[in-house]
Amino acid sequence: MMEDIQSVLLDQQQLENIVKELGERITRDYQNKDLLVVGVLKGSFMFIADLMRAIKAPCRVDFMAVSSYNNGSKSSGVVRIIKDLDKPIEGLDVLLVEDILDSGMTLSYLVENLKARRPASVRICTLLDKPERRKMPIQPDYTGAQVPDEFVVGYGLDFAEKYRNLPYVGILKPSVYGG
Ligand SMILES: O=P(O)(O)OC[C@H]1O[C@H](OP(=O)(O)OP(=O)(O)O)[C@H](O)[C@@H]1O
Ligand code: HPA
Ligand SMILES: [Mg+2]
Repeated sequence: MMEDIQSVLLDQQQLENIVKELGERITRDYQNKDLLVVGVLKGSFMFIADLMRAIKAPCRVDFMAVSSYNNGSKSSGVVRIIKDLDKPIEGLDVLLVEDILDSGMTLSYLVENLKARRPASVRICTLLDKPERRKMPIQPDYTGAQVPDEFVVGYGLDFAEKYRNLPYVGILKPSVYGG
């Protein structure tokens, strides 16, 4: 697997530091709130597992799974909910947790969808932000790191469902995805 990685962007120690710092900020900001951490599957699974342990405020967790329609071409902006939240979120302080904010299609849809359910607040925490590729006007409230316009994998992020188990974030060699 290592031979498909061009370079390591964030190693295990850097990821640990990022998660710790985000956890501290979230802990401070959500004192006396009713925090519901919502993970967007599948990419966020490893990040959210570590982030939850770094949040020292009372909180709950739930998950959503979504899929963008890809008719051969790129994401059309139409997002389908594959797995919805288990419970209503009215009055809760929702923190959406993503592995990466890229075009912004997925998160703009999710934020609008969740806001319609009347939560007390909705914020975004993303491990990675790739601002160069943004198509929708959306900004994360908490960002682990900004990444260049390259395809990144590992620590939950996949290419064709592979590489999610890498313990670091790396840039995938363009030859692997035919770039
Ligand atoms: O900002 P965007 O351009 O919408 O891209 C970001 C989204 O795309 C990826 O999910 P993907 O659809 O690959 O599903 P996965 O999490 O199961 O890998 C990633 O995990 C984000 O959810
Ligand atoms: O760079 C990326 N890597 C993996 N999944 C993604 N989804 C959007 N951008 C990316
Ligand atoms: Mg993916």
